[in-house]
Amino acid sequence: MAVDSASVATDGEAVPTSPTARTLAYLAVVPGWIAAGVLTIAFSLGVTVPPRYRWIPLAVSVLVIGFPHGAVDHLLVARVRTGTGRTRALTRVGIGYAVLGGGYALAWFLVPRVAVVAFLLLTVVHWGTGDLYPLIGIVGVDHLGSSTARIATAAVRGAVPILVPLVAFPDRFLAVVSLLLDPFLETSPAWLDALVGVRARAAIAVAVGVVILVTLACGARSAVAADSASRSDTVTTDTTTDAAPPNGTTATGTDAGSPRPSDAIVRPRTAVGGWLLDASETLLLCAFFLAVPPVLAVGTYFCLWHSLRHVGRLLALDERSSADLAAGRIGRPLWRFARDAAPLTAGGLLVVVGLFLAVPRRPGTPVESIAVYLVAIAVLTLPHTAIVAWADRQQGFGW
Ligand SMILES: CC1=C(/C=C/C(C)=C/C=C/C(C)=C/C=O)C(C)(C)CCC1
Ligand SMILES: [Fe+2]
Repeated sequence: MAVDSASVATDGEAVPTSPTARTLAYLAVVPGWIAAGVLTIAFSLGVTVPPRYRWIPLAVSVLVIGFPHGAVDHLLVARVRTGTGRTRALTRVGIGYAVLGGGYALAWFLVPRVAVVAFLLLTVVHWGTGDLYPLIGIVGVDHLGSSTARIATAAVRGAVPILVPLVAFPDRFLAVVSLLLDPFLETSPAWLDALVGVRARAAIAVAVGVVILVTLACGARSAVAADSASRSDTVTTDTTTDAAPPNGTTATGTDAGSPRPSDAIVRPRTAVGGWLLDASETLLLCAFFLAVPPVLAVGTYFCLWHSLRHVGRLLALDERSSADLAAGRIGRPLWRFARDAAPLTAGGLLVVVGLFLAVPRRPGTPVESIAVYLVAIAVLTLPHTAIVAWADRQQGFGW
């Protein structure tokens, strides 16, 4: 597989080798497909889950995969920039968390309405860009070479988990946003009702639909162009087509004229195959968030889609784990992750407890407590997003 220098971490490859990618796909990508697929089918067939049980995935995420996936940001930094020692990385990451997280925490107390909207936007950005690495690095798609394609795909992947629930389940969306504001405000703001009104929802539905269609159509065009360039066995220098990587920074790519081996479910043989995988995931996510009640859907997505994919990325960057993965072993890498994430997961829990004690209106029920936990996630997600964005740029998965 060709990986040019701009896409390679300081030491080692940004894109995992084929055997590693195959195990990574089973570990980090397939569970999300299964969870989303099974829940979509179950709820489409009329299965119901009592409202309070829908919070289970979010509650579980405190200790399993979800919350811990951000607790290893210092290792991400140290592994992406191999010259940086763990202690130095920890200090830098600690300062970033204190400044950005501290500032944003203050915003929740001072301007909670602004903070909650910022959280939704931040989630769109973070979850959206979070899907670029797995698509390019693990699945190995070829149609996301240009920054326009990456921005559009990130926008689609980020918008679906937040805006589809808003369109499909406005009352529940409203209830959760109010729950997030409850610890800080007496009454929820009136504009929230306007946001979930029929007109706003119709406009959002149309906008999301159009962006998805245009993004997928442009991706298809790039994929077809990449495949025909590959078939014609000539190196294309035509910068007017999206198939040509921008500034030579694509992190993936089928070398013109050298068809690469396919690896079962990953590294599709053709660019069109990669696009099909991307499009199928996008449609699966749309169906999932349309069919499954939002609290259950968002919690499941957070653990088994977003966070698991990020854990996979971290494992691929670790030499020992990557060797284990290449040999088809997943137990030891996962155990290493659990051990690495434990100390700062505990540290993050102190933030949750601190918020609990500091909010003006103390939560009284388990669900209200989970809402405070979500605010803590918001606070920690701002520095986490900044660090992951930095890693994306370093590794060549940025926009
Ligand atoms: C729970 C929930 C919502 C919001 C969840 C958010 C915004 C979660 C963000 C988590 C992050 C950013 C985790 C870190 O990666 C909605 C969509 C308002 C409505 C439905 C239920
Ligand atoms: Fe994340």
